[in-house]
Amino acid sequence: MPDLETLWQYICDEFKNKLSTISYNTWLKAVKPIAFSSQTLVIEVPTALHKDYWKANLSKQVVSLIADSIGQKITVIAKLPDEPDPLLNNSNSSKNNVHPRTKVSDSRPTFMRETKLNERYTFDTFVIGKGNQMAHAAALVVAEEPGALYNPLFFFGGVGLGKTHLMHAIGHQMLANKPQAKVKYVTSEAFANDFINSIQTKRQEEFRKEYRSVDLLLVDDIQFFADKEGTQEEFFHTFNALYDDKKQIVLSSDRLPNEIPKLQKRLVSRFKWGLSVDITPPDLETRIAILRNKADADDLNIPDDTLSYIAGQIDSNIRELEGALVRVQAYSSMIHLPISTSIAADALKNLKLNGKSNEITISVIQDKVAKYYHISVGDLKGKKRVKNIVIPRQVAMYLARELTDASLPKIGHEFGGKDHTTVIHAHEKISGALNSNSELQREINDLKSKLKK
Ligand SMILES: Nc1ncnc2c1ncn2[C@@H]1O[C@H](COP(=O)(O)OP(=O)(O)OP(=O)(O)O)[C@@H](O)[C@H]1O
Repeated sequence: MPDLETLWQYICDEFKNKLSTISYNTWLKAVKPIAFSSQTLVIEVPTALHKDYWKANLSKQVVSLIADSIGQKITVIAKLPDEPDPLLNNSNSSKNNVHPRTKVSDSRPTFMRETKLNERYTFDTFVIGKGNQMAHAAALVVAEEPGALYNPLFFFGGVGLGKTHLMHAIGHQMLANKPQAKVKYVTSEAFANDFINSIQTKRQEEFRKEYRSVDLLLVDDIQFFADKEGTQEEFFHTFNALYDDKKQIVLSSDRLPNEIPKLQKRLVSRFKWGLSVDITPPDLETRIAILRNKADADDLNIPDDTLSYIAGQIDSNIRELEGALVRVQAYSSMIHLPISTSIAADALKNLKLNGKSNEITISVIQDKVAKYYHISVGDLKGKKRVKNIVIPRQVAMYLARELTDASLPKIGHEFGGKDHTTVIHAHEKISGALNSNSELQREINDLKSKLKK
């Protein structure tokens, strides 16, 4: 009887030959083998969609693989991370985490047809994190098996979180698998314009032929169908024709179909036939990974702590996150200094000040920080080098840089005439420590919220 590790390695080796790299990375690498007893293999999968996919497809294949090789019929159970291990009380089970989750990294974008797919938006450049893992897996399923499992696939979620990127990635992947496939990507507005033009130019037949002969139709931002009665009517027929033909349809919106105002009920119900999957904002780790990828792609040399700093500033929109990196890069080349946390802080200062209270001044910060750490403002401005004063002083300088638009010399001046390099040092010290020191994170957050009240 093989042990868990040997068994899993064997399964992985077999699937490596059977699946494309990207599918292998998504369905096998993202899985942790948990336990193996005489009859049961338990694996942990990251999302409900992985669980479904294993149940519907991969479990059977593993069962027959094992039956062929060791002549034993086993059951495969896929569980989610928060579900209990069904074999937990079974003393025969062996536990091991063989494969850590890794991101998909090896799909090849294909050449561009007249489909207007953005070359940069591939599975290869898409960073997988908690908020988009299920959407990514669903995207891969429809790219590999269009029209079969999730039709339509409906992505919803906030602005700039990767819906368009995933739609293009599906198109690229489908063309990589099947270069003759007809892939069409449009925004809902482009669909509406094409439709209206076709009426004006009396070329409706052509319009219908164009839209109803595709293998994959990707329609972005369908919330803009609201209010467009005629377009909705036409789209309804396009949808039906493609669906009946088992062609894949992928839609995106900033909200669920039933929350889109003035969307016809029959469209809402059709959009719910397949799978709706949301994308939520990325956590800090994912944001750092996205920035790291982008910096590497652009050949930028940026220290890790600077990337974490930038990722810490923008937490809900990846387009803005990328914009922040561009801004930092532009600023550093403008002043001819290499990118550092301090340069990033300067470059992003105005950005961060947007929407923040103007009443936060250096003296208000000093007052709050002194009270918070039970020391005097005089100590903050003074020269004492004891730890219980040095750290609050650095925290206060850090907050002064973060929350006010005062220049470095001005901050130095307000802290008892210190040099601007002392302020830079304090800022770098605190932003570096914030990455690993959760106590300090809590204190800074507390202070920030007190200051913004
Ligand atoms: N997981 C990710 N990995 C790498 N880049 C990402 C990821 N998610 C989003 N991006 C990038 O962020 C930018 C915005 O993404 P995208 O345009 O796909 O967002 P969206 O959800 O379609 O937004 P909107 O609602 O405004 O249409 C793009 O440049 C995209 O490449």
